[in-house]
Amino acid sequence: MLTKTLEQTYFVIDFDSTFTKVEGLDELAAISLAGQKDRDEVVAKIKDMTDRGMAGELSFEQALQQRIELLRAHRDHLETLVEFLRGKISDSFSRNKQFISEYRDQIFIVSSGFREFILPIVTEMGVREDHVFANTFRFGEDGTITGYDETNVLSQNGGKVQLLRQLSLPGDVYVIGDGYTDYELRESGLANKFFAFTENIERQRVIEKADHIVTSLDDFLYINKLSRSQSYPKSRLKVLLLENVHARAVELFRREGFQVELLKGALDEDELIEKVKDVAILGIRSKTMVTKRVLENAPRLMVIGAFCIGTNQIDLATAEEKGVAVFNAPYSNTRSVVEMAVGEMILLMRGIYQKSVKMHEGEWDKSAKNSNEVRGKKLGMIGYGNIGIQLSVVAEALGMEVLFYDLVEKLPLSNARQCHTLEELLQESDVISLHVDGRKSNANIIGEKEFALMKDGVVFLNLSRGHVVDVKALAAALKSGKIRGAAVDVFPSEPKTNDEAFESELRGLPNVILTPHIGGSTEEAQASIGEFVPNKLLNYVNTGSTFGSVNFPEVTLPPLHDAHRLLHIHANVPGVMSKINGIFAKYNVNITGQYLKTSDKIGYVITDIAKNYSNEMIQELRDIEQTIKFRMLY
Ligand SMILES: NC(=O)C1=CN([C@@H]2O[C@H](COP(=O)(O)OP(=O)(O)OC[C@H]3O[C@@H](n4cnc5c(N)ncnc54)[C@H](O)[C@@H]3O)[C@@H](O)[C@H]2O)C=CC1
Ligand SMILES: O=C(O)C(=O)COP(=O)(O)O
Repeated sequence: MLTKTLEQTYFVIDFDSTFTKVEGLDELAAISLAGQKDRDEVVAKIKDMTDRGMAGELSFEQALQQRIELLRAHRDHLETLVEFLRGKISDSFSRNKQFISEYRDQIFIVSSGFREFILPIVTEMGVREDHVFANTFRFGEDGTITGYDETNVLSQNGGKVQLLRQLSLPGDVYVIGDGYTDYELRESGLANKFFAFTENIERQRVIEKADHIVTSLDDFLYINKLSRSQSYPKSRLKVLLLENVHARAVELFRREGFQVELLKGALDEDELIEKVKDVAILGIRSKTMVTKRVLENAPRLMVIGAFCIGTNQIDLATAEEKGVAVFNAPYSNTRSVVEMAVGEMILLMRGIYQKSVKMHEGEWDKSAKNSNEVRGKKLGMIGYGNIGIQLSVVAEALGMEVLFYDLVEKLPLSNARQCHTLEELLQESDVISLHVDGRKSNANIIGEKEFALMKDGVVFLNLSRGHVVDVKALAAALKSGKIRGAAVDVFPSEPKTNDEAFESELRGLPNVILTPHIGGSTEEAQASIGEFVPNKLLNYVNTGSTFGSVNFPEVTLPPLHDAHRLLHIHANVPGVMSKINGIFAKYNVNITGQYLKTSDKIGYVITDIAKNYSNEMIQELRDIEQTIKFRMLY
C-alpha cells in the first residue's frame, strides 16, 4: 500500500476557512443581521476585521471584541449557523473523512472561532470532542450573545501558541491552517511544520511563511504519504480551458477540486506549448490547433475535451500514441447549426439579406425578381451525418426535396435520396449545403470545377469547415452571378479572438451572409456542451472509462469497490500483457477485475487489485518498456 502512518505526529487543524469554506463569525453576522437595514454594511465591516485579523494586520483580541459587539446575535442564530456550516465543510475534508477517523487520536482542532458552532461540525466528521479547542460565547438572560469567555487563552493575542504550549503534545506537530495565527505556532517552535491551506482562501502573508502550501487536504495527505481518497490530489492537477467555454464547465472542474484556468480566446502553437507544459486536462473549441508539437510538449496531459463537434483541430493519432484520450460533444450543437442553415437558405432565396443592407443605405427595392420560396426546391447536402440528417428532416417539413451525397452508404430518412456521385448532387440542387467533417482530405472539395457544375443561381451554404471550400473560386462564382447568394460561417483562417480583424475575399460581396463561426454558438448548445464534455472527461479521470472517446479504445468500467484501480496505457506490441500479469503474479497480487481493449497503436489495460500491494510492484509496472502512461485510482 502506498500509505504510511505518522505515529508520533499530531495534526493541529484550524476551523474557519480551513475545515469549513467560510468564516463562522462572518456567517453568524449575516444570519443575525438578516432583515436589518445596515446588514450589508455591518457584515462587510466584520468581514474586513476578520480578514485583517487573519492576515496578521490587526490585533486578534481587538478584532474579536469589536466583531462580537457588531454581531447582535442570539443563541437561536447559532442553530441556523450550524445547519449552514454543515453544507460548507471544505470539499477535501468531506472527501477524507476516513483520514479523520483513522487519526482521531492525533487530530486537534485549535480555533479562535467558537466552540458552539465548531463542535457539532467537527465531531460529526469524526473529531474527538476533547480534542476541540475554541472560544465560548457569553449569553445574556434573553439568550443574546453579549461577549465571550475572556479567561480562555484562545481569546487573547497569541492564544493558539499558549494553548499548544499547555497541550504539550509528545511528538511532532503539523499545523494546517489559512491564518497568520496558525503560522505563529510554527514560529514559536511548538510546531514542526506549517502547511498553509489554500483551498478556500490564499493569504499572501501566510503563504510566504509556510513550510508547504497545500491546496487541499488531499494535497496534505499526498505530501505526507498518508491514506487518502484520491491517489493523486486533483488540486495538484491543472485544467486549462480555452475559447471561452461555458461557465458550467469551470464550475464542474472546480467542484472536483482541480485548479482551473479559463481563457477567452484560442492560443497559437507557441503560446499553447508554453501553457500546456503542466496541464492535465485541456479544453478547447474549434479554433485551437493541438498539433504534434503541442502534444510533445505536454508531458502531464491526460485528456483533451473538444467543446464542440469537430476534432480535426487535434492531431488525434499523436494524442493516442502519447496516451492522451480525446472526447467531444457530438450532438450538443447539431440543432443550432441546422436552425441557422434553414434560416439562411430562406433569407438567401428571397434576397432578404441584400435588400436589408440596401434599406439601411436608404434604397427601397420592392420587387419579386429572383425571390423564391424554398418549398418544392431541391436541397443538396454534402455530408449526411448528424447535422445533415437533422437538416434533411426540417427541410422536408418546409416542403423541400432532399438529396445528399456522403462518402459512405447511409440510410436515407423519409424521402431523402442518396446521390451516387458528387457531380449528380451539384447538377441537380437549388440549394447546396456543406456538412462534411474537417478531415484533411476534405480540403477544397468544392472549387472552380464544382461551382461550374452547379445550376445557375444556386444558393450555397458552408457551415462545416473553412478549408473545405476554395474561397477564391467561391468569390469568383458569386461575382459572376453563378451563385445568387451564399452563407459562410467558417473560414480557412479565422481570428483567434474577437479582438483580431477578419480578412477574406468574401468581404464586401453582395448577398453573402458572413458570420463569425457561430453555427454552434447558442446559449442552449453551449450550456449543453459545458455539461456534457466535462462529465465525459471527469468520467475518464475518475473511473478510466473511455466511452465516447474519439481516439481511444472504448472501455466502460464498473465503479471501484474496495480495490485500487491501475490504468496502464502501453504501445500495442506482443508480450506487454504477459509482462503486466507476470508482475502481478510475482507479487502475488489479488486481482478483482481486469479489462483490456486495444487499437492498432495502443493497449489500454485496467486492473482492479486488492489494496495490500507494494510500491515496488507499482514501480515495476511503470518501468515496463512499452508503458506510455500509468495512473492509479483509489
Ligand atoms: N459552424 C459551426 O459552428 C459548426 C460546424 N460543425 C461542422 O460540421 C461538421 C459535421 O457535423 P456532424 O454532422 O455532426 O458530423 P458527422 O461526423 O456526423 O457527419 C459528417 C458526415 O460527412 C461525411 N463526409 C465526410 N467527408 C465527406 C466528403 N468529402 N464527401 C461527402 N461526405 C463526406 C461523413 O461520412 C459523415 O457522414 C463537423 O465535423 C464540424 O466540422 C459542427 C458544429 C458547429
Ligand atoms: O462544433 C463544431 O465543430 C464547431 O465548429 C463549433 O465550433 P465552436 O465551438 O463554435 O468553436
